[in-house]
Amino acid sequence: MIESTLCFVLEDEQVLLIEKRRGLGEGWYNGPGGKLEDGETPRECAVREVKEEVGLEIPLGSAEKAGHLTFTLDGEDHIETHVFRTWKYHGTPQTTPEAYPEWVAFEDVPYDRMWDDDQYWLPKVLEGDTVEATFEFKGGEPLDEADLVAQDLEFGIDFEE
Ligand SMILES: COc1nc(N)nc2c1ncn2[C@H]1C[C@H](O)[C@@H](COP(=O)(O)OP(=O)(O)OP(=O)(O)O)O1
Repeated sequence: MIESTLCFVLEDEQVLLIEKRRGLGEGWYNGPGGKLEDGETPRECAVREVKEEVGLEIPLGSAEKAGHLTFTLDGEDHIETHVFRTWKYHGTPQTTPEAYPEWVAFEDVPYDRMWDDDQYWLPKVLEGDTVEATFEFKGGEPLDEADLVAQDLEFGIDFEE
């Protein structure tokens, strides 16, 4: 299964989203994130991806685990995503070849321009909750053209780290 991360940078009831410029989910809004590289921990990956995609430095210890999502495609495990959030960063968000960054008020998050699963868990993660969830997609690759057909979510998870 592919292992990946998302990292949501928060400030004053706003979240830093990206409009993805290439790859999986191109054209949609998401948090910065991507696939783990060899030898990397999920937290290290989250911090690296924020730097690569929007140019912000995140102190490693400040990235708090907020979720673990498993996505299945046509009945097979496909991708798992470790979700982090942080209130600490250095720098100013930059446009990069991968992403257009944008600060968005929590109440204005554009769920109609995001992955279908996000509406079920991201509002709670922005509020400070934690989540473990599985989302079932059907329709073959690529995943961003498949349909979300079922979900199973549990909130208030204690991620021991
Ligand atoms: C299926 O539902 C998903 N929902 C959300 N919110 N995010 C998802 C979903 N499926 C995948 N993702 C995220 C998880 C990762 O952050 C990215 C994967 O993006 P990509 O394949 O572009 O990963 P990179 O490592 O950045 O790509 P390169 O290897 O090309 O650099 O999508």
